[in-house]
Amino acid sequence: MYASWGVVHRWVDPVVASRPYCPFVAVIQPVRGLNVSRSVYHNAKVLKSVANTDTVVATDDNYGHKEVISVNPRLYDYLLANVREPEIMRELREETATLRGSQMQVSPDQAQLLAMLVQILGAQRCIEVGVYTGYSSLAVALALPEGGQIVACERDAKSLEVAQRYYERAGVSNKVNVKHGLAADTLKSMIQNDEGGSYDFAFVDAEKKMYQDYFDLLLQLVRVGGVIVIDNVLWHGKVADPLVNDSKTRSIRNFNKELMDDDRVSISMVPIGDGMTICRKR
Ligand SMILES: C[S@@+](CC[C@H](N)C(=O)[O-])C[C@H]1O[C@@H](n2cnc3c(N)ncnc32)[C@H](O)[C@@H]1O
Repeated sequence: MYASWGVVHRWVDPVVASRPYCPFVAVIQPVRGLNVSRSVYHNAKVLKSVANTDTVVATDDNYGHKEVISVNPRLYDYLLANVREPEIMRELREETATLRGSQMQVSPDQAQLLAMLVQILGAQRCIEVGVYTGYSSLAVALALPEGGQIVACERDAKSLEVAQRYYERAGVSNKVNVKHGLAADTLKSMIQNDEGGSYDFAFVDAEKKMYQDYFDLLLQLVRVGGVIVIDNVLWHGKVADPLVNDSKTRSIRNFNKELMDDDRVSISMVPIGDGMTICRKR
């Protein structure tokens, strides 16, 4: 009860950033109602005395004197040690770590959040845009009830081979409808196929410059009350750096700005992994 909602900051550590399961450092905040000891979270002064000083990044007026912390390697290890990653997902993550592009995979804590959202929603019909070797879609498929389904959109056939092998091994291939091709084309054909408003949950993790297009298409496919989660919304922290203006960063920055003003959805930007925004269709 002593922790407050905290303003959060992103902090990148080269050691952690080089880890296969942690392409980017997550950030956590103390949560109201969380059962944490007063001695640790009561105030920054105490916190500094028991934790690494680099965990506290701000406590000043700018942040309403909230306890603002970032995740350092020790804390992130602790967080990961508290993730319930199924064995089959650990194996997929470890195999993927040997492949090109493995840093694209969501982290175990992100995958667990996706699975949790699917369960909270009682989702039956899901979509993923950007499958790669299947780590996040496997998390969703494992969380789906019997009869549930995820449409998995991916343009790279080689990545899909790995994903399909793991769907088989996990016994969920009956729940995964793989769509090989450009995701926007797949989503458009689903809309033409009268599937609008029939999906509960979608996860977007593909071409960054296409985020607005994916979002607009998915908003047609998801029902009112359904959820769309967008990955990489903090884009390695670059979105907040005015000196960074490459095209991908500008795209994500613009997308975030549009989303802020989009009254078709309620939103929550969560500093987990590389940043995820959870959108609920109104
Ligand atoms: C960040 S990775 C996805 C990671 C995956 N969600 C996971 O956790 O393992 C992005 C994937 O999107 C795919 N992709 C990029 N543009 C695409 C497009 N236009 N249509 C379909 N797939 C696309 C890439 O081939 C890549 O495998």
